[in-house]
Amino acid sequence: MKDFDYDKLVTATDRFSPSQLIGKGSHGYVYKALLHHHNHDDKHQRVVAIKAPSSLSLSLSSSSSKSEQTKKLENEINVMSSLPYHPHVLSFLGHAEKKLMVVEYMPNGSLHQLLHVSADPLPTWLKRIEIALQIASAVHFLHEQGIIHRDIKSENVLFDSNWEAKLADFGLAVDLGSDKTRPAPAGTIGYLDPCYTLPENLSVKTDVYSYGVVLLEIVSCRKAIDVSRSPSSIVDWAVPLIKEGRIGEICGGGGGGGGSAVFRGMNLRLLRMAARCVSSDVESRPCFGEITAEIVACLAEPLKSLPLWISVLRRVVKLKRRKKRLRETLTWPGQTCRVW
Ligand SMILES: Nc1ncnc2c1ncn2[C@@H]1O[C@H](COP(=O)(O)OP(=O)(O)OP(=O)(O)O)[C@@H](O)[C@H]1O
Repeated sequence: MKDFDYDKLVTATDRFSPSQLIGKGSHGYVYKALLHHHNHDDKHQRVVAIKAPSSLSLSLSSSSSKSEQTKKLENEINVMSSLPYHPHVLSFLGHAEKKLMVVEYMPNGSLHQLLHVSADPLPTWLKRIEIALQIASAVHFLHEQGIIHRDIKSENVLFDSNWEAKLADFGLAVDLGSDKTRPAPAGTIGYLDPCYTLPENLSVKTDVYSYGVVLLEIVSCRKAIDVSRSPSSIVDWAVPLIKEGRIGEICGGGGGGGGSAVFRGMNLRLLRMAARCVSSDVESRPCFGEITAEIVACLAEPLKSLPLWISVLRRVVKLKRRKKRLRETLTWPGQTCRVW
């Protein structure tokens, strides 16, 4: 981790120029910037993302009083700087005076954009399940470090240049080890665990609920809350369908091959697990160790039907050969014979 010079970062964002702005959240603005650094005789350049509290971006002063947004960013810096590297957690590069945060730049947008906004075709079904596994492994890692994210949602899953998913936005994260008092419940409507109504109710299972909503979103391509539909909540819509075994209605609409019979066994397992994640019985929700293991098992599920497909294919080839031989036996010069 690096301590950056405040003024250099402001200059790198072109003094928080709108032309450098790549995203606005509820508490921060994110800018794209090119950082130059010198290592002996070598000059390096790196494209990074710089997050600033929106109040700071507007005032351009490093000495403004601590707003709620600044506190949130400070919390994000404290949590991210304490984390070891993980391939599916956004990499923290440093900060300036705990008022500006430098992280790796993610050029391919968010999971929310990919599922609900982008005009590009959806990724294949298996790639979508791989994304679900990458997010689960990131949250599993956070929980092992004693961190609860509290804001898992598709907007907070970003893609790097290789389309690898990374979990971002640690503004609401709680470090169970160092934060002795539990903060007031917070999160995003649609993803927020309905059982998390009191500070002391916070647990790893709070993240499990939000993850369950993201999993349903990945599988169905439906938004967590969609007021144009009834029921508007993805949980209220999907859970009864899963209980009735009507999984084709959930997976079929999203494209990418999810409705295919080859994936039926896998989808059934995945959706049953998603239903457990969003269960109102907090104790029965799986933990992330179980979730990652189950997704790995689900990914192997289509291979189970491979021997069946191979034997069907062999039969078809045999039948075709037999038909050809029969045709040759029954055909003589100037005459054709139809076998079937
Ligand atoms: N490292 C990054 N690379 C590219 N874009 C990013 C990066 N970090 C954030 N963004 C973009 O900026 C937007 C706002 O970022 P972020 O979600 O971290 O802000 P926030 O204020 O914490 O949001 P929230 O309202 O969820 O609390 C994101 O939706 C994303 O599109």
